[in-house]
Amino acid sequence: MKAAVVVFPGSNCDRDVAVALERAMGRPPVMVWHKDSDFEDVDLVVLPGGFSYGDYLRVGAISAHANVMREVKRRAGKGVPVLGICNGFQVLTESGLLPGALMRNKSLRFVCKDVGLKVETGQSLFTSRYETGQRVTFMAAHHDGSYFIDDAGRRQLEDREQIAFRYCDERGQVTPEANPNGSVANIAGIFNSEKTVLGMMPHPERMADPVLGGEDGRAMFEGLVEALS
Ligand SMILES: NC(=O)CC[C@H](N)C(=O)O
Repeated sequence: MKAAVVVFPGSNCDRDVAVALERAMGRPPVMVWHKDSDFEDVDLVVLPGGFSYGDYLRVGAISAHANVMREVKRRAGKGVPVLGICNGFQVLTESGLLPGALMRNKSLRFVCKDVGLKVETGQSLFTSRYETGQRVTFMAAHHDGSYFIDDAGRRQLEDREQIAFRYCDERGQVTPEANPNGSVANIAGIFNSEKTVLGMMPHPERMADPVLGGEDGRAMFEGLVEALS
């Protein structure tokens, strides 16, 4: 399996996700600069976390117009899997590859902590190593993580099983108290309708080694390698 990690000016999780991918794939991913309008054929494109273009204007809005995104959109249209983590999720919504928007956290503060997530479906390229309903711990680190979509859009996501993860408490219950940022219906991550694009606010790559405080994120990368090799 081959993967590409897109690097924007201000990305800061590109190396972390490259390490997690290399460990799972047995080879390093290709690092692609935001100015590149083309890159080699890969089986997976990752948009990493960070503060692309300094989060000026609106998070993800400038990155959505970077050269490289034209090519990412073209490949996503052909069915190449795309994973957007945190800032990458913001770029995916700003690019129109995923519905809804990420708004300022309800607290108006940067949130940086471990969060419980309920896996809403294990039936996808990205979540095949998890059980539906399983509780996992990933890490959240964002100031614009409040996922918004209108009621009709939310219903559509639910009906088409496009919700990947919801914030939950220690017992796996999806409660308002477990929602760290005010996201609609505790939504932490969503798929496109084909489930080939996943955007999520919490960071699986920051829970991919015991030294980082947990390993729940590793299964996502290992599942992708299994599905795409
Ligand atoms: N870790 C991240 O990717 C953060 C994304 C973005 N800079 C925010 O704070 O919302």
